Amino acid sequence: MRWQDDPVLEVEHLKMRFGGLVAVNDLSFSVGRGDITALIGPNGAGKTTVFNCITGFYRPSEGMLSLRHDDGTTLLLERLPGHSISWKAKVARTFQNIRLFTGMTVLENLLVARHNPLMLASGFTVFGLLGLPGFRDAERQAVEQAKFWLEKINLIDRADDPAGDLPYGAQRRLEIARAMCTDPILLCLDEPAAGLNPRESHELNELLLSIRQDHGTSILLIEHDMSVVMGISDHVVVLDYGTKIADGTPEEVRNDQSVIAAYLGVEDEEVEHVEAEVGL
Ligand SMILES: Nc1ncnc2c1ncn2[C@@H]1O[C@H](COP(=O)(O)OP(=O)(O)OP(=O)(O)O)[C@@H](O)[C@H]1O
Repeated sequence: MRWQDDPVLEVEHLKMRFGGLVAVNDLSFSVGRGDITALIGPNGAGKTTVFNCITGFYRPSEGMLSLRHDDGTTLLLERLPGHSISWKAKVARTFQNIRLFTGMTVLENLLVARHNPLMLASGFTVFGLLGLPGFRDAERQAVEQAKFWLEKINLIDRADDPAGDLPYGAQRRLEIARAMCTDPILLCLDEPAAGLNPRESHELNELLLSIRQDHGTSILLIEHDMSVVMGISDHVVVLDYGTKIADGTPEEVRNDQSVIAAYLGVEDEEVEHVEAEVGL
């Protein structure tokens, strides 16, 4: 199990309080390097709160979030300022609701992701922006990388169109491509399949599998679509009321009675339907 032998992220005793509400309580789990890990659970279980802690939007009330780079460097995410999480720790994310720059072109949306390396190459001066060869190289690389991702998500023909004109499923893919343009070691996706039709959902699975296989990027995703979760995950972590109720392979989790009862959280008469949905 890679999540035990070679974790890229270890979440230890994470707690997040909002006033009197404990949204996440003493949560520990690991994300294996190169794995696709799904974080699932009923509405309000605390999944997005966990993401917000990992990606620096919230500072946890308690707990440790250790990110291990390939070279052995370990960064404690809970101690990093939010803006360093993408740039220094190399953790990228997408959101439940699409957050593209809809008035900018599809290509520009990807170039924005290279803002930090471009500014570094400019030496943070206007003269750098205008003339430094290092900046021109960085700019060329940014465009090449953007084109690579546009080919990969089948949007190269729409490169100059406003991102807001794309169909919904294409916008979702563009968001993932934008996150990949930051060269993350950990990609966090908050409900990437939400609102997708079955064909788009299948395309998403293919894209995520190829990101893992071709780029070795570790993926942590929150997802309600069980065809995505069970179809592509190596590891599934289940939350209920802010605590972990199951953690294992998709097969282990889908046969876990506490998951069926608590996660699915359905009336008895609905169990059969939901079991069919998760392939039981
Ligand atoms: N900023 C906040 N302030 C107060 N309470 C919050 C805040 N963020 C989340 N919560 C509460 O924390 C609990 C967990 O919410 P969270 O959004 O993490 O759940 P979730 O599992 O992602 O749910 P969903 O599947 O519906 O997106 C909920 O009770 C929610 O109302």
